[in-house]
Amino acid sequence: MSEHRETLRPSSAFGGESVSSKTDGPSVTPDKASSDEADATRSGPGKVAATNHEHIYALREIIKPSVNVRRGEEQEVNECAPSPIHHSPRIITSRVVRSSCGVYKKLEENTTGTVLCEQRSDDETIFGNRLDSFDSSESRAPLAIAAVPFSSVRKQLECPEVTSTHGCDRLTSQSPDGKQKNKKRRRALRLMTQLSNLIPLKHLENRPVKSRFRRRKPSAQQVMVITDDAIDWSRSSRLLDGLEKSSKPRIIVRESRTSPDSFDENEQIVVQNVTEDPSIGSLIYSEEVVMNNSLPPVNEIVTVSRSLGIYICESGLNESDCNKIISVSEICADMRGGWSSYTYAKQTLGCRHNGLLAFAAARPVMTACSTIRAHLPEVGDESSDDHEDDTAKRNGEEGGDAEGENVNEKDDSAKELVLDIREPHVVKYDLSRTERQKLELHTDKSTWTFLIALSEGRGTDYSGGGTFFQALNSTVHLQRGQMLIFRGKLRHAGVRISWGCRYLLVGFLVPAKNPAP
Ligand SMILES: O=C(O)CCC(=O)C(=O)O
Ligand SMILES: [Fe+2]
Repeated sequence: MSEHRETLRPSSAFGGESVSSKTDGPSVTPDKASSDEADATRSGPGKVAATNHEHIYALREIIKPSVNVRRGEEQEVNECAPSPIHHSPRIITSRVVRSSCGVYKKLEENTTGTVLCEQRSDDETIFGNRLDSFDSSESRAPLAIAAVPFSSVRKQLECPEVTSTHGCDRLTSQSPDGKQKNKKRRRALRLMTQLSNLIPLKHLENRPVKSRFRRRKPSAQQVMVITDDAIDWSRSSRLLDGLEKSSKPRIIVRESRTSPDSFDENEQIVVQNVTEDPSIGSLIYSEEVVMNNSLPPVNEIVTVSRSLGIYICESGLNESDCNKIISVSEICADMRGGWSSYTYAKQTLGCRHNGLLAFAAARPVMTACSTIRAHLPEVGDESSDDHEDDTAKRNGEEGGDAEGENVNEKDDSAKELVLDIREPHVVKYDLSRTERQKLELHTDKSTWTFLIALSEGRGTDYSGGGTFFQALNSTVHLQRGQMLIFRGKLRHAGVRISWGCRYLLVGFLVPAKNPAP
């Protein structure tokens, strides 16, 4: 992930850590406000004064505040019903933020969806009992590489003629020219035939796992194409071109004892002989696929700060999904001989260079892209109204930082936002080295950044952590599966973890280089 250094570079003020020699597009600000707010007893110029520092916890379940609850507001908190993600992927809110001084304040009234914000100054003191019971080996589900519904493949196979059936008409609808349509159709059918030679049709049928494996020749390698509904393959002619031109179909081959389309978390999966087409990740996350992405956006978005452009929503991932992505990341890291690091040791794994991870992360990433493309330009346009929260106002006036100004400016190309060519990637914080426990204050070279929490935090799988925003003077803590979306210009940091491992799925959205006509 060396390319990421251009996007995320430390400043020389980040004492002791080496700095990338690249000069284009420095995106990390020089004034270091500490990302160590967990151990922030210090204060002074450029540093975070712990006492003024707020924590915003986006919690799905209501945790009854234990101290300093004002009358009336306690009522409001307790009235909210818990809603674990497994049942209903909603964020619950009392629309109350408790600052570190124990003072509650209302979130913006215009919030859509719900979020409960609570301050916890020391995670372990509240959730410490969970620390003992945590076992990282248990928490990690065995590998399941994405869902393999084969739906788009199946649609094509079942629909040899171009009809209005979903999935078939789309293939050709983009081309006004009849010949072109036929050419594309033939190409698609050839591709599908090619694929069907590789994917025994029995995989497409809904048969119990056992009978399927009984049919398998002993020691025969199971060949499968791992795909996901997140990608509307049929709408991307470039994808089909790429597939057809390839001397071998772009497939991921793996040996597995599991069903391709159902995942039993208790089943141990041996991953061997994984061969990847290195360009698969780039195809999956190409501009074209992102722009034609058919996955619906998330419509309930919680506003943390309208003025700055900080939002939280669900990504649609549940605990098991998150664990799968973590597992795939670790497997990819093992295969590559470790996590790649930024110069300053941010541990990352690029989805584009790891085909398995590319597939595993496709759905949440495409959801994030749809959500940002569908909603945030609009939300951003509204943000010049007077709904600014006090903290934002205060910081905007005092700081005058580049990211504080112009954060609301209208971005005409917003509808054409796509993933940066190096994106998405997974970030891992662990305790192995001091510099791997945090990410210094920086800006991202993106219009919008999304971070999807793959870990739970609050002492469950890690303690500390969170995303600190300088202009908000707050650290935002997500629960597993939640997504934080913010403007890349905002100066932010990954706060030091004090225990465990913290994983994030991250993507930078930038204006498309080849906007759709
Ligand atoms: O750890 C975090 O919350 C921030 C991560 C981040 O800023 C990044 O990966 O660019
Ligand atoms: Fe960042």
